[in-house]
Amino acid sequence: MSSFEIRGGRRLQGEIAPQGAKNEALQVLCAALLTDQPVTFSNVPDILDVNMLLELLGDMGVRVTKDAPNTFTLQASEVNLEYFSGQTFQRKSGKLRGAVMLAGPLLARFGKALIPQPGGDKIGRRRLDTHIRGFEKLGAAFHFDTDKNIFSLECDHLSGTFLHMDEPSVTGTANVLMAAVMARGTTQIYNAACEPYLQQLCRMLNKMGARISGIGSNLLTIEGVTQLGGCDHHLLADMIEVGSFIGMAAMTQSEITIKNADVAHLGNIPETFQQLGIELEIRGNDIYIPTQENYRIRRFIDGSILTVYDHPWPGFTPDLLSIVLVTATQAKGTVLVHQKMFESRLFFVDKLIEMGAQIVLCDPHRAVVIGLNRDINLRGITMVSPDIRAGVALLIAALSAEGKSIIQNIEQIDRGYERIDERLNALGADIRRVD
Ligand SMILES: CC(=O)N[C@H]1[C@@H](OP(=O)(O)OP(=O)(O)OC[C@H]2O[C@@H](n3ccc(=O)[nH]c3=O)[C@H](O)[C@@H]2O)O[C@H](CO)[C@@H](O)[C@@H]1O
Ligand SMILES: C=C(OP(=O)(O)O)C(=O)O
Repeated sequence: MSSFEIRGGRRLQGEIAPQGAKNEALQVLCAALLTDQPVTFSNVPDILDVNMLLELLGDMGVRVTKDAPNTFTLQASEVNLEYFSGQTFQRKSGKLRGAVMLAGPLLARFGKALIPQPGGDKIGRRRLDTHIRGFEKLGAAFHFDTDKNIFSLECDHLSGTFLHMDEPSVTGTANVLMAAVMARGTTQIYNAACEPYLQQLCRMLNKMGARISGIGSNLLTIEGVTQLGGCDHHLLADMIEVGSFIGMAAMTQSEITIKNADVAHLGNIPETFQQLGIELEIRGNDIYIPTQENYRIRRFIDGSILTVYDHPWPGFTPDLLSIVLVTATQAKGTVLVHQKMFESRLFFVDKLIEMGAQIVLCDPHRAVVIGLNRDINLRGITMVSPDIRAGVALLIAALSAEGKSIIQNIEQIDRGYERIDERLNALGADIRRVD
């Protein structure tokens, strides 16, 4: 288990470019299974989750070629279906959430798929009903092996249908969509998730020959086609990294320019950080954050305490609430952070409290942060990273804190952030990776 050793209290300065989007990468790489033609991806983040997915695809017979840094060509002309019943597949796919999205394309192209218990962040219950019920409605039969915790799916062919998803699950929508693109007839997915990750997947599938309309809305209409071909696909900037850098700049009183942030696809992320009082300027496709001695949390129009909560897109993404929370610890004012989707994502606040932050954890979903307004600095401590985003929130806290902090289990951070230590050290941070 590796750790970061951080000496805090330094102001950072300079330019940083976000990596390609992790959650988009996990979807679009799986979509390469839908064709026997080559698909080339650029701006692929070099992170543990994506590398593990590439390894899995390679293991199952997909030809994976690294053309340049962050650029890969995948060709699934031969896929070894035997591989899925082996232990290796179960072990490796259990390490990341994204592997669940291998099922949709496999079902569409080969008529069978297995879904072992997926990995990913342990942030609460993460059921797969939306995926399985969607496949079922398209005509697949499923069996759940309760001992092994594996779903097996099979179909002769898939048929278009009207599908009202029980919730707008991000990976669930991607999975069912990828199954539906080659189904017979027309499928409609209502209550579909519409994150930029999904919009990108739809655009890519259309480039491959799919016929999807309603992109960006919660009603997708998919006219089934008999086959798909190759294409080139460029991934968007990782909006969660962009938000993380905004919070980090404010917490560390740094002047930072986030280059090529794909600002047209950030939804309400910039506005949400502005509600915490953070100044930022959109300059073309970049975001400039000036040094700010202090920032004041806004109130609602009626004077009541600001609440920041998660909501399916175009609402505020749950993946940035931990960053909002840590950023608020040094603001002036009070904010209620309400994590509606996941029930175990706020427990890391114990560590922030130990560092000196003023936070009341009301229940597993809600925390009130009373900003210190820099009257008191956070102090460095030793802590363990529980999940990707809490890990980065703790890293931001450590960068702003007085003294030395140690963050253990940084594999959690490496799952989603590319060489974060090197990139932040280039801005003046002092982060050492220790094994
Ligand atoms: C690999 C990947 O892409 N992971 C993302 C994906 O995970 P993932 O696709 O697994 O998450 P889902 O969208 O399925 O839902 C996440 C959780 O939120 C709950 N839920 C969802 C929708 C809703 O309207 N109400 C509700 O309560 C679900 O019951 C579930 O417990 O989407 C999550 C929600 O944006 C993000 O945190 C993850 O980073
Ligand atoms: C929860 C996340 O990831 P995953 O779904 O891959 O666990 C995340 O990216 O914040």
